[in-house]
Amino acid sequence: MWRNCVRLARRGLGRGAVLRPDPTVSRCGVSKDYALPNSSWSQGMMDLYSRFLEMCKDGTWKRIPSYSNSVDHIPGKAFWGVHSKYQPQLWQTINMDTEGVGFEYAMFLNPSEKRMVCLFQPGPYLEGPSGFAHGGSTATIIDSTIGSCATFVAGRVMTANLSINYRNPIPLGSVVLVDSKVDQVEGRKVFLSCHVRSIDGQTLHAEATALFIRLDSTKSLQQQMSCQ
Ligand SMILES: CCCCCCCCCCCCCC(=O)SCCNC(=O)CCNC(=O)[C@H](O)C(C)(C)COP(=O)(O)OP(=O)(O)OC[C@H]1O[C@@H](n2cnc3c(N)ncnc32)[C@H](O)[C@@H]1OP(=O)(O)O
Repeated sequence: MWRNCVRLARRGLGRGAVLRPDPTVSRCGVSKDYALPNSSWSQGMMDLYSRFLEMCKDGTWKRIPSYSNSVDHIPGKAFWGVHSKYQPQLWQTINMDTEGVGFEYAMFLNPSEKRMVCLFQPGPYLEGPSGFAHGGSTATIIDSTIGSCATFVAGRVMTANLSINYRNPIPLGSVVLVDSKVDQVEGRKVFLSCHVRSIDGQTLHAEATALFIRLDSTKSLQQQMSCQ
């Protein structure tokens, strides 16, 4: 499957299908959960996923689905505003309809530790240096994981600052663990940190710190954006 994905990507086939959002899926509220095992997942990804599912059984961890309903897992969800033009599903831009070519991932939340982990297997469309993930795709998965963690703690937030140190390149098709936690909350500011490691823990691929700001609850997101 992995080889097929690489071949498909190199030939540029299926690109339209991958990048075009499916109007019948998340945008009209019909939920497709992309963060579930599929045939592109490597054995390492499957094993790690099973390990986390096992840890969900006693309620310590919670699997977070990819679709917009994931917002149901956060406190104060009404804060998003049901009629807002900016529904949370519009944030789910990392999902692709062709399995294995882009972001293959699954997120798990540990509410008591205020920690969100993401199992991440980058596909060939995310290539930067030959054979390795583009730094921007690493930033995207870090921002999404850390952002979901901040959302869980503070509700509607936006990234104000994200600082990443890239330590070792991530081979395409490998599996890494993106591990983020909330370090501090000061009023509307949420400070977080994150490490990206290989699944055996031996390789540190990246480390990051971030500041998220909880949006002003008295303003709609449109107002918040237009007055910048
Ligand atoms: C459970 C899981 C569910 C998952 C659900 C889906 C989750 C999906 C997750 C996806 C995740 C993807 C996420 C994305 O991709 S979000 C997309 C990328 N981010 C943006 O585009 C944000 C653009 N910026 C803004 O909109 C505004 O600047 C924000 C909203 C951030 C703040 O504007 P606002 O008008 O509200 O606030 P303020 O200016 O009064 O400042 C307030 C305080 O903050 C301090 N400050 C501000 N900026 C910075 C800075 N850069 N460094 C240090 N400090 C900063 C400031 O000094 C002040 O401090 P103080 O003076 O009070 O001490």
